[in-house]
Amino acid sequence: MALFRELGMSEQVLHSVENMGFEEATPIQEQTIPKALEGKDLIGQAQTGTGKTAAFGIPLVEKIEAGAEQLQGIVLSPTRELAVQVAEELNKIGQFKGIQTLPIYGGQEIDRQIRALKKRPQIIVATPGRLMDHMRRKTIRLSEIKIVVLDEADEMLNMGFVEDIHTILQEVPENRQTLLFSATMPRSIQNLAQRFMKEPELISVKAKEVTVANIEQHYLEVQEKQKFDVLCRLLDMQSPELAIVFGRTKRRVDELAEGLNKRGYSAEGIHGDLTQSKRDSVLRQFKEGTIEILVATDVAARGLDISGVTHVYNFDIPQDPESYVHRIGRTGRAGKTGLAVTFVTPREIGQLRMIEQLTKRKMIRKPIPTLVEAIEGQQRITMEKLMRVIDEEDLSPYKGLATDLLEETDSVTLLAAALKMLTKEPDAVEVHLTDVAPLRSKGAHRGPFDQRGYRGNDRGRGSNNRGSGNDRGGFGKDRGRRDNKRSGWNPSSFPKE
Ligand SMILES: Nc1ncnc2c1ncn2[C@@H]1O[C@H](COP(=O)(O)OP(=O)(O)OP(=O)(O)O)[C@@H](O)[C@H]1O
Ligand SMILES: [Mg+2]
Repeated sequence: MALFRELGMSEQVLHSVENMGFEEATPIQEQTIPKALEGKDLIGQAQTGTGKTAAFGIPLVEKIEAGAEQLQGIVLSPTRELAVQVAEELNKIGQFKGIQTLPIYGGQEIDRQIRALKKRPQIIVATPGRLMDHMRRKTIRLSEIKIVVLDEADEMLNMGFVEDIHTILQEVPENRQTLLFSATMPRSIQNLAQRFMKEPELISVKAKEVTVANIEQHYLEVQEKQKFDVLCRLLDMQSPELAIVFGRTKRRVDELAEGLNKRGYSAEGIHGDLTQSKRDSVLRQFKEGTIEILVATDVAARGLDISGVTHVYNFDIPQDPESYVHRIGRTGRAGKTGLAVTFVTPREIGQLRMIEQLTKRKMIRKPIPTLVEAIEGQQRITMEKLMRVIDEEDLSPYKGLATDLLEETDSVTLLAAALKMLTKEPDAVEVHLTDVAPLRSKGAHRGPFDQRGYRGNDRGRGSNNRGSGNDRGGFGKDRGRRDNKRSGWNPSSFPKE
């Protein structure tokens, strides 16, 4: 991998990158930064967790004129949490050049954002809905924008967002530079992108597979009714450090989180119906490790960079193959290893094979764990904890008590009782989950579905989508107040070059 110094960066940004602990550039950074610095439009594709944020963030910051008052760069992001995360990374990259980046997203009081905008950030990272709110209020003007980035670009250009992107880009000067990045970039999206880019160069980091090699990918064939008990046994056996469990709908997420807590796991759900403050606190608790399991809908699948996520469980198999790539990419980041386990009911095997076709990687079929294996898993955890206490803790206050007890009971019985007390035994507390609708067959065209048979992204329009609505956009996508006079719009009306 190349050193950042060889990529033509300024001393200030080199200083920032060094400060961030980055020694060498990742392949996507090495291949895109020099070209982006030359001003080229780029479509960058690289596996999850391989540094795409800095790949666009470094040239973006380099292009910004420090000290200039006007807004010069925008990054568009599909979810609120991703907007916040990317803004944090851009502020780190811009810190020694004095470039300020502000996240703009729904769910945060707009007056607070208007006040923050008065401090003249040079870059904003925005979810489209709230950005369009500001555009209507004239609290954000895009007339001086020099560079636009679409992060998770294939998501930003699919049915749910593409109109908004069109509306936003109409306000941005034609002579802008445009960069698109994602771990997945279907051909249809690349074609669509051509319409609003200037001879973009596609830079796809050559990898044997679309997914990250060091993420082990397992699947279990289970009946719907077995899923919850099997999940608990896996958690007991694999004892993840931090785990993300993906469910297909908001209601599923709520029920799973509740059921896991009933069984003694520390879990919280996150999806598009929660208030922003609830989402922030759940994510914070997960990052701090206060909760060990984050139960999420698909919208939390993309981009979130949380170190320490060792396991991803697809409790419900994702609707589309691209979503699978992004979900499991929440583990195995920045070169670490990870384990992804997908539950498949017999009727969903076809969907699994479609995913394997996209990822060019066979998932390994694993047997359903037995109760004994689950108990053994928990016993192993107890032993490890016990040995750690012996190595690390001061036991003197307990030695007298131990001696007294040993006069009454033999040591094996005593220790067995202690082990039983300490071991979380698989709890058979009854947990009932509402069935989710079976996967739609591919290409089902009913109403506002795109070619993948997928309902146009849910806007998180609150609880009317609680049950069946797939929640891809509610988590962060905020429509703001859409002017509903807009006629139906199709991507082909992007300005032709
Ligand atoms: N050159 C580098 N050296 C070391 N770590 C890096 C480097 N570049 C990025 N990272 C770290 O790697 C992790 C993943 O980076 P990032 O979130 O940008 O990945 P990504 O490609 O955008 O992933 P996704 O497709 O999931 O959005 C982050 O913690 C980031 O700080
Ligand atoms: Mg990313």
